[in-house]
Amino acid sequence: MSAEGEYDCIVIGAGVQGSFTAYQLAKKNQKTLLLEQFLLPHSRGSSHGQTRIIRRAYDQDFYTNMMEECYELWAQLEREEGVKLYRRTGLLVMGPENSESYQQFKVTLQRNKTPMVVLTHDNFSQHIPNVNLAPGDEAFVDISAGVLFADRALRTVQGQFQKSGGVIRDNEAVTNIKPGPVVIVSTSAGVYRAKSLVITAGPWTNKLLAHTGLQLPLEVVKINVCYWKEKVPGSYSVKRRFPCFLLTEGEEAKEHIYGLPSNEYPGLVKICYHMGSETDPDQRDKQTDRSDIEILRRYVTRCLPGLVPEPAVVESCMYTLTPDRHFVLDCHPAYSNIVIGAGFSGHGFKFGPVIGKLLCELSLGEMPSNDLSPFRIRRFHVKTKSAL
Ligand SMILES: Cc1cc2nc3c(=O)[nH]c(=O)nc-3n(C[C@H](O)[C@H](O)[C@H](O)COP(=O)(O)OP(=O)(O)OC[C@H]3O[C@@H](n4cnc5c(N)ncnc54)[C@H](O)[C@@H]3O)c2cc1C
Ligand SMILES: O=C(O)[C@@H]1CCCC=N1
Repeated sequence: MSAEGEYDCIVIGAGVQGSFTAYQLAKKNQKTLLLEQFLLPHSRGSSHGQTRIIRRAYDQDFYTNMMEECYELWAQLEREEGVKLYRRTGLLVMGPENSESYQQFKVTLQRNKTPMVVLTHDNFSQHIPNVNLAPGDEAFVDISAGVLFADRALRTVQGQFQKSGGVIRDNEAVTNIKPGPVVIVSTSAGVYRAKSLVITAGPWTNKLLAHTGLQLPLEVVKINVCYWKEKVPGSYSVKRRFPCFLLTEGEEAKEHIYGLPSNEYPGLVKICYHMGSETDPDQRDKQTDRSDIEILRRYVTRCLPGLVPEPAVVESCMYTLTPDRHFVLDCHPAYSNIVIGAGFSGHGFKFGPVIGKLLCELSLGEMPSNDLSPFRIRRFHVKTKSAL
């Protein structure tokens, strides 16, 4: 017998953004269904893995400002569940002193009076051993930054959603969406109806939006998630207070290089390049480009002399990029009861609690409690065609 049901809201995609949105909706007593194509937990989207960076250091005020509430909401979730989701490590930000991008990070933090310590070439190695600061580079530390325990966070928020009365149906792919005052969602197992729909499908967003006559300018890229072995075990570890780090750009790299202290895999430091090669999310294992690993190998050799310059473990993940790297948080241009959260461009995890709150507000037709102008669809000038 096929599954059927009527809901106030259906959320498609149980990654970090869909899970937080569903949780917020259920807390507001909305009868909510969260649909996920894979059996949970899974590692085929963008939200898996043990760790993510949380930071206030950004080159735009609106992200730094949003982080105030994010830190509070992460702490609230920790208290509600009695679980540890965040560990403070600080974030070391490095970049050429004459680079606009690096200076933007620094002045944004200064302007927002965010706790930070500026390091000089003279005191750098005393504070940060085992890292070579390139000649001409500057550095500062965003003190409140740290590591989020990503898989644990996802489990926690999905559990809270269920405790609040929400329903998760995993291993159930959405196959069709029929827009209207009551949205009809068909899946591999049944048909559901709801007053509103939230699409948080990560790299699959455009595949789902095709059913609604809309395509967004999203590019999906595969990221090689590399772990590098410490020559002396523990020398870059969270226990020795080694920080997360971000190089805005460098000799080898046009995009950021970022890393997290060794923690989840003892003796291994996670370091990634903030760009990858285009992929179809259903074919990501066929994308075998390793040019990002080459860039990282050269960087590790030059700047992290305590690591073996060959990745010991390579996992994979995907980014869904917008042209300006800002998120999409908006209602569908043709159907106001379809809400879209997409294009998190490789930096959305830390914002999960606030994004969930904002997408919930949009789906209830409430005034969003943050300024959404940087995240609106109209900035792309997309065309829609009727899906009816
Ligand atoms: C290597 C890497 C490192 C990162 N580091 C950081 C970091 O340090 N800090 C940070 O803040 N962010 C970071 N990010 C970014 C962050 O992880 C993502 O922005 C975030 O996970 C995106 O979540 P999402 O819910 O939009 O997408 P996803 O996690 O991909 O969730 C979408 C879900 O929708 C489901 N779905 C899709 N289609 C269907 C369908 N038809 N039917 C049912 N379900 C469907 C998918 O299976 C998936 O589970 C990183 C990302 C990567 C890849
Ligand atoms: O969002 C983050 O903090 C990480 C590190 C910088 C680049 C993207 N993701």
